[in-house]
Amino acid sequence: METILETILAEKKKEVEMLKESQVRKAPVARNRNSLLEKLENAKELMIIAEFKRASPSKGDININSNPASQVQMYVDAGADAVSVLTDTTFFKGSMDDLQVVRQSIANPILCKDFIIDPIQIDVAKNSGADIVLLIAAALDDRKLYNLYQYALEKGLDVLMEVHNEAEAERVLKTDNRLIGVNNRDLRTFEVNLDVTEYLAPFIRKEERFLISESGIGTIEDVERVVAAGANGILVGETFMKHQNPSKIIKAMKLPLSEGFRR
Ligand SMILES: O=P(O)(O)OC[C@@H](O)[C@@H](O)c1c[nH]c2ccccc12
Repeated sequence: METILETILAEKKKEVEMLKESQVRKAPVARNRNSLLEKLENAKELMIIAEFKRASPSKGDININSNPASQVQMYVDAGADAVSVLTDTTFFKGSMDDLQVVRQSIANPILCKDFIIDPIQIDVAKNSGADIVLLIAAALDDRKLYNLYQYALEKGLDVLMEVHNEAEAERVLKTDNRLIGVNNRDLRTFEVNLDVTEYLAPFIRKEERFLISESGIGTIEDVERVVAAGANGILVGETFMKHQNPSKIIKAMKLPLSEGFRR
């Protein structure tokens, strides 16, 4: 049976063909750097990347009519360091329009959260205001991962490389990219388990990369757990989209990092 990741990637191929026909303008090279990496280098506290996520294939509608401008303004006012915007439409009900609205609302680094398989999507992300793009190891072979990584760097973007298991971690650690996301959710089965961060953190931290623990983080206890494992940052969507008063919980999640885990 086809996994959800395979279904999504088949759809992305069609989208990319359409994008190529629509002649997207090439993204201009390097404008203002708005780098999460620079922030991470000096961070004494956990980095919080707060996600704008209307819906997902695993959870259905999460907060379908949320206003992107006010939602992300609230994230930033509460102390979020960066914002992630789910731009996939078919499965997550987001859009590049959402990303553009978010860009107009805040100055913080913005991650374009999508399933990137072709450079043209990086052009679109950059033109829409992204500072960081996601590259998912499970969706790309080594050559594609490397080529897309180089392309994003040439465009002046940071890259978050996402892994879910040891084999994927080994693959991304062969590149010199410093920003590694550990997805606690298996994109093939939707199973979420914070053990994944605990298991993969030593490999990533040993190589002196920054670790962002992604998905399934709901409580302060969860945050304490991934911080103890060695996370430099967290990426949280559903919890912040659903919460009555996300400001309070965002503030509470901004834990100090112990000396040994900073870099
Ligand atoms: O809503 P959550 O469980 O806090 O998860 C956020 C984020 O990690 C998740 O949206 C995500 C992580 N990697 C992805 C790749 C594609 C789509 C979505 C994702």
